[in-house]
Amino acid sequence: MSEQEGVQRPLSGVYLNPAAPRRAAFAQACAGLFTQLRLAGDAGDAARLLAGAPDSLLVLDLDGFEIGIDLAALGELVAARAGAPVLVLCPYAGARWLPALMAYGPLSYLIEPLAEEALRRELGVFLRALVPETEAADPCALLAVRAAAQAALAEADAADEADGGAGFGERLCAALLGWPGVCHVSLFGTGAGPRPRLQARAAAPSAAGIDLGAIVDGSARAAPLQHAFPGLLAAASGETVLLDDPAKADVPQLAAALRGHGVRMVLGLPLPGAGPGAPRGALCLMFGAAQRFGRAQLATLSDLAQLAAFGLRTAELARENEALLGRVTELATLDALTGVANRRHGEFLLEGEIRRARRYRLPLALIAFDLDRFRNVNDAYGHPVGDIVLRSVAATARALLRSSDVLVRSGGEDFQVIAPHTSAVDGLRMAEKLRAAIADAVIPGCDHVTVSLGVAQLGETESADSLVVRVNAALARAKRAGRNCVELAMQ
Ligand SMILES: Nc1nc2c(ncn2[C@@H]2O[C@H](COP(=O)(O)OP(=O)(O)OP(=O)(O)O)[C@@H](O)[C@H]2O)c(=O)[nH]1
Repeated sequence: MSEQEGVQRPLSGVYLNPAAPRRAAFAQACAGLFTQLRLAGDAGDAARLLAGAPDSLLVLDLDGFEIGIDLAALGELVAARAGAPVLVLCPYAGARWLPALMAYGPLSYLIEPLAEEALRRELGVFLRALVPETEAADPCALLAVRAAAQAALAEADAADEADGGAGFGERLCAALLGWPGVCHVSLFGTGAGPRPRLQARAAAPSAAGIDLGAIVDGSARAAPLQHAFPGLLAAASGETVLLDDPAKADVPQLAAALRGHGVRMVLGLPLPGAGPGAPRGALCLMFGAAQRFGRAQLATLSDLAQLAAFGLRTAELARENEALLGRVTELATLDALTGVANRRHGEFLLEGEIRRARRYRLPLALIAFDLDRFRNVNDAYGHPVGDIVLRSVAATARALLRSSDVLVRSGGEDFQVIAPHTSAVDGLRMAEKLRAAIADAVIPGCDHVTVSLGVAQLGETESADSLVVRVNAALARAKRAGRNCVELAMQ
């Protein structure tokens, strides 16, 4: 039979692992697959053995290398192979070593743990095919994913969540759904709290029913699977986690939940933290079929994780900026005591309403009112009660006004109402309603108070200053007329 018919060609092998019992176990399980199998305990041993048999398959088993792994020494071994076959056995929580080793030369890999039987089977399949791992994924598809992810990043600082649009996380997840074979994408971030939270997700129809809440949210009791879920493991440890078979997580419930939705492989990619030892979350990609990544794919995935971290931070900054800007605007435009527009902002708004009234040929009324004998209130009850009175009067007036009207505190106990689309007659009605409501209002700790009011309608060519002078003159007449009444301004 020929090789094309699937018969393994005779091949010697060099197996490298630091633990003697593990070397012995490998030899017992797989020696029969090789014409000759030699065992090495470190990179130097392996290099010597390979020098004598350069065509051998190098099996680099990374299990047990966790502490103090010398990637450079292992990488030199890979580089020295000059294209001869290399198979890396990689623990699923050590997948970040793969791109590092791939930088030295081509290699294939299997994700651990593999039971003896499965290891023999997978190794047999590998030896029959024996081609170095190719850059399997379609480069156009990867480019498209990158471009979509970059477009999501470009809009990360847009304040779109407020107006109902998808946020950066949703856009990024949707972009990554374009990665070949991906059926579900989720993004976890630590945000303000210590534990990573699900920030966004996107799913193909086949995986839309995956209940991530049941897997990852809530208390450990409510979600017993969270310690095994690659997305959360990656976020918590800062390590790439690649489960090429859900069963390898050794949590039957998780494996069943994923398999039930057609998930065969899960990749957890940590997002680089803002500082050392500060993971900020993870991207979690679920695949409908197990697949091998080449150097280009792993490099692209790592770029995408960087981009996700950057985008999350940008979106966070945009939200913080917006909140700060809102606060600054509030401080600059609102009166601290009553919460209505302050005098300066009132002047600005009046100018705007005058321009608008002119452009659309609509009437505009200005009402000015002032508390009657407020000095007596302060004297009788004290300033703090006086403040309560001012707040109460503002609240009573605001409750009566339309949303298009603007209430302004124009001085200590002086207020104005800018009333667009309102004639002198309507303004008089409004003023009378204000007067009656304020006179009737019950104010805790104080007697009833009254206000005097002036009303003016904007003249055809009149300026804001002139309108204010006229309305104040009307208010002064109301005071002279005995207070608690309304006067219309002269033209
Ligand atoms: N409690 C309090 N009082 C204020 C505030 N701003 C101004 N006032 C008081 O408002 C009073 C205004 O007094 P006046 O201008 O004599 O007017 P009035 O006593 O209301 O008399 P008429 O307006 O003529 O009816 C003064 O006692 C000010 O101290 C404030 O923010 N809080």
